[in-house]
Amino acid sequence: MNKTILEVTNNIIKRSKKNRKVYLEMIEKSKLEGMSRKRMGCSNLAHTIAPMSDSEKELLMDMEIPNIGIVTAYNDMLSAHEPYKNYPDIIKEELVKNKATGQVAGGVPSMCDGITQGKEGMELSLFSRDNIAMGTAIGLSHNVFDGAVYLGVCDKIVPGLLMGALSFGHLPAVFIPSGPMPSGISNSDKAKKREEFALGKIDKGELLKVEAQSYHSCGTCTFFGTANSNQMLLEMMGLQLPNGSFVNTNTPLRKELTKEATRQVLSLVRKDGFALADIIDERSFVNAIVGLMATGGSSNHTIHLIAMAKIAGITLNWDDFDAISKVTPLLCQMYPNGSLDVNHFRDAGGMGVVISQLIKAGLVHNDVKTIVGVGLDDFCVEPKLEDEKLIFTKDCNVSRNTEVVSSIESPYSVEGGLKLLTGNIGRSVIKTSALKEEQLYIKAPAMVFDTQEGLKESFARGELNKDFVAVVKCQGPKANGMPELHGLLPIMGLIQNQGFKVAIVTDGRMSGASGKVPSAIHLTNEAIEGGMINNIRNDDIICLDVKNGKLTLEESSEELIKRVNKNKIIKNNDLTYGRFLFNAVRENISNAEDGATIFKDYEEKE
Ligand SMILES: O=C(O)C(=O)C[C@H](O)[C@H](O)COP(=O)(O)O
Repeated sequence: MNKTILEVTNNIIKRSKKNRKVYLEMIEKSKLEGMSRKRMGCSNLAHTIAPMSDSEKELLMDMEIPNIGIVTAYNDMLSAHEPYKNYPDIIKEELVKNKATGQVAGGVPSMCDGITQGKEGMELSLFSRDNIAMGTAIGLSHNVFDGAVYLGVCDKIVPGLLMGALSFGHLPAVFIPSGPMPSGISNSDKAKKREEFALGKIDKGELLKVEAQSYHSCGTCTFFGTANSNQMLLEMMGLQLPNGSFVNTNTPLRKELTKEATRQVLSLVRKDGFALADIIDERSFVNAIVGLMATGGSSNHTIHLIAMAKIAGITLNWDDFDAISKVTPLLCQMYPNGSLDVNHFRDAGGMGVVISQLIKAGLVHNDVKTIVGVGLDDFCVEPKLEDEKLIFTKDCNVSRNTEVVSSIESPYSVEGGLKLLTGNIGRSVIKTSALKEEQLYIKAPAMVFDTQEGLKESFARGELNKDFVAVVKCQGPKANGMPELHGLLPIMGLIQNQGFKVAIVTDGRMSGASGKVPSAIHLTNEAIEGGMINNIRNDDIICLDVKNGKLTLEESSEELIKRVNKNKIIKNNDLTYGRFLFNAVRENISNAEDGATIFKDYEEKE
């Protein structure tokens, strides 16, 4: 086992001791109380079964029959979630076939960041994660379930579902994906057309046609953004069926996997198998971070993993991510890190190859519990249909296409996909997996903007044809919910392609689809908390030195002290489109390195 990985794991265990104890005691208490249905009054039980068919009623009146809760993030405006429409029926039918029952415990909201990108709605996006966690707990709080399945794919949804599920960690839990859409126009061609649009070379009608060839049907978007990074993480944590995440939506294999996932949760319930809290521990989070680094996954997970771990009483920080990244080679090249997508990744062997390579290098804990047993070896397989029967073929260890997934011996980079930056502006994170060597160092004057629109307007005025560092401030969780600033990428990409050296520094986020322009993101403290980013002025020199993990404002300390609290703090006072309802969230949310969450630690940190 790699020494650094062990050391990071031990640090996390030590740091989390007090919180972890409180969490595990809470779970143990629920476990000891046993099946909640048995403790219910007749009226409570009658309410539970009232909407069921007669045959289901008969089954559920038998207290030994498991009842599985389904928490669904279905809606039909997210391409990744539309396929969930029929899942509850498929799951319930499979349960009844196996002498058990199922009920939709609750629906949770699911936002599409592709729809809200650059718009007001994006200011609710990050907040929706904690809301989903609470919604999940509310659904499960009816307390009539012996296990649960979770239906969600996209960015904030899986983290929120897992956070809610962890609060019911005494129950066995299985996550069920819906799978990606088939590949349409390539993601790189789409990016090129966007740049042509930004230059006025094509009109909106033409761009829309291209976009609609990229986002063309049901299923998860094909790039390796936050949604597909979620899928990867769930496999690394052993919560989803082995190597099944990227099987296309609405295919016979997908349907069989859904049925198998249903049988799996049932088997965990019946055999008194692992509950969620037995599976998830410090090692599973370390494995998840290793997976994130090895695949070059979404920067959003430097926030979400911290928030998810917090619910399990586990305290992570960006030093853990950075230390893991330094020893984890980059094994994947999916868009935005390469030109191919998750469909190509799956065809090359997908997660089976990644996990097997990581096991070989001693980079993951292989003694972890999962929904299918003990050890990640079980995940080095491939699901297939043979005579309409689901099988998992063994030995999915070597890539069938080294343009998209490689090996430990010849990685795309010796280090992982994300890095911590420190310096006199604060702590921030940068995604490095999509950057070229010459983009790893930039020293240039700052151009400061309080809004994304400010930068776009400056571009339209022709002011940005030069080397510069775009400082986009007042975009942190407390200011406006920390929107993804992905909409700046076509402009910044264009300037970069013209040969200028550019970078972004922000207290906001980027999308999982971002990465081609060096971006120091999640900067803490954020501007409205009085962070140093608020004191940067136009033409200050900023040095971004990725290799050495440094982000520095080249001004003397005396000058910086003089500036403290001199700049006015810009707060977004436009609270239309539902944003008013989230005032309390903005007031109580923690900083990015603490998970940007309203949930507090169980105990004070040691
Ligand atoms: O992965 C994330 O974090 C996302 O937010 C996904 C969004 O759908 C992208 O921002 C869309 O990006 P494009 O491919 O540029 O259209």
